[in-house]
Amino acid sequence: MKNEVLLTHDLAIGYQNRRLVKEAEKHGRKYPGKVVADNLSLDLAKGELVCLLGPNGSGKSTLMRTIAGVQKPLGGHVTLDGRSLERLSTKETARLLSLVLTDRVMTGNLSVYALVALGRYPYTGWMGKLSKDDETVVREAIAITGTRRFACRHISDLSDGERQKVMIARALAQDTPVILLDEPTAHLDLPNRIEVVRLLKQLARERGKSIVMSTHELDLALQAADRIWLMSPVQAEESGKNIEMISGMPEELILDGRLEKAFKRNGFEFDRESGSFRINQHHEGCIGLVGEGTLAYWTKRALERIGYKVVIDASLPCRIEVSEDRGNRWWRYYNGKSGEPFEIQDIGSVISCIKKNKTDSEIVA
Ligand SMILES: Nc1ncnc2c1ncn2[C@@H]1O[C@H](COP(=O)(O)OP(=O)(O)OP(=O)(O)O)[C@@H](O)[C@H]1O
Repeated sequence: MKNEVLLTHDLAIGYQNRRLVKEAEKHGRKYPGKVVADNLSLDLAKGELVCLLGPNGSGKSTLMRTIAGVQKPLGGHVTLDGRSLERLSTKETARLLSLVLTDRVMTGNLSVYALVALGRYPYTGWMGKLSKDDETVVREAIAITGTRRFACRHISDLSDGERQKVMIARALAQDTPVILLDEPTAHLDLPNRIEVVRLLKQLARERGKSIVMSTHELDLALQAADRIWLMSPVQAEESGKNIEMISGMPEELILDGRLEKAFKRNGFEFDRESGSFRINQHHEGCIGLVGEGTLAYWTKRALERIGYKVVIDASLPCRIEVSEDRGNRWWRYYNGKSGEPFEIQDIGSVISCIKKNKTDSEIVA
């Protein structure tokens, strides 16, 4: 039995339209309006970091808002710490769950400190006066998120990355067991994306926070998440619904092909070895590769980039053998015509040689 802090029971999410009640009844539909996803039975354990993935428009934000109670579910319900969300007051919900949105925050002229301090609102009186303990929590949230050096500045004077960390600090000041973040890495450069994800992982591990973050950063999600919630489009004729929710460990979803299926499109393919999508442009034919390690990996990447399908096969007449010894690198290129290989010592020349061989063959033909 896991220590679940959040559960959804047969949750249906979407956008109700009262004017469509009659039409829904006529067509035997359960809900009037747009159903984004239904039958969602999800769980989130204490100290777990879940990444919510799915293509554009699959319903990630709708799910986040519904779980946070900002948007009403079409059906089913959410329980937080064993209590039904619909029975909780706004203040009670705010003590259990915080929501971090990516949208630019309308903070007027607030300083970073004042904004983070707003996170304490579920605990303060109607005047919003902070106690000594509240101030300690605010300072701690600022320290953990590395935002102390700009704590006195105004929010409007911060970069997107800095502002994002301040919003996480505010959620920490709110001191809730569950934190939901809708695309917290959007607009950030790679070091900041990594820093935010590392911080979230640390909060889950060291402070037992249960975190759900939606993201389009497949690579980061696969590295960081304990579990993935995947909103995967399905053919309507398969089941009559558009989105299927799949939950599993990142490696499970890669190995059984479900991650690949969720994002499947013509023109690119999923590489299960690296866990990333590749542009599919195998218009130059097939080439063999023999060798291992980093050199073989980046040789493969270079060959794919110029349009070859690369197969690990030493018997192909057209192939490349790579080897590396104490910093010296060699490529042996067999062009499939002359038996003798070309000995090459840098990857740029390998690519030029392959392209020249291709052009020469076309001229002869
Ligand atoms: N107010 C609304 N009324 C009706 N439909 C809406 C409304 N807002 C969003 N939708 C629709 O709900 C579906 C899910 O949208 P949502 O924004 O939750 O997707 P998402 O996965 O977060 O997308 P993205 O990755 O692009 O941010 C989409 O088809 C969208 O067009």
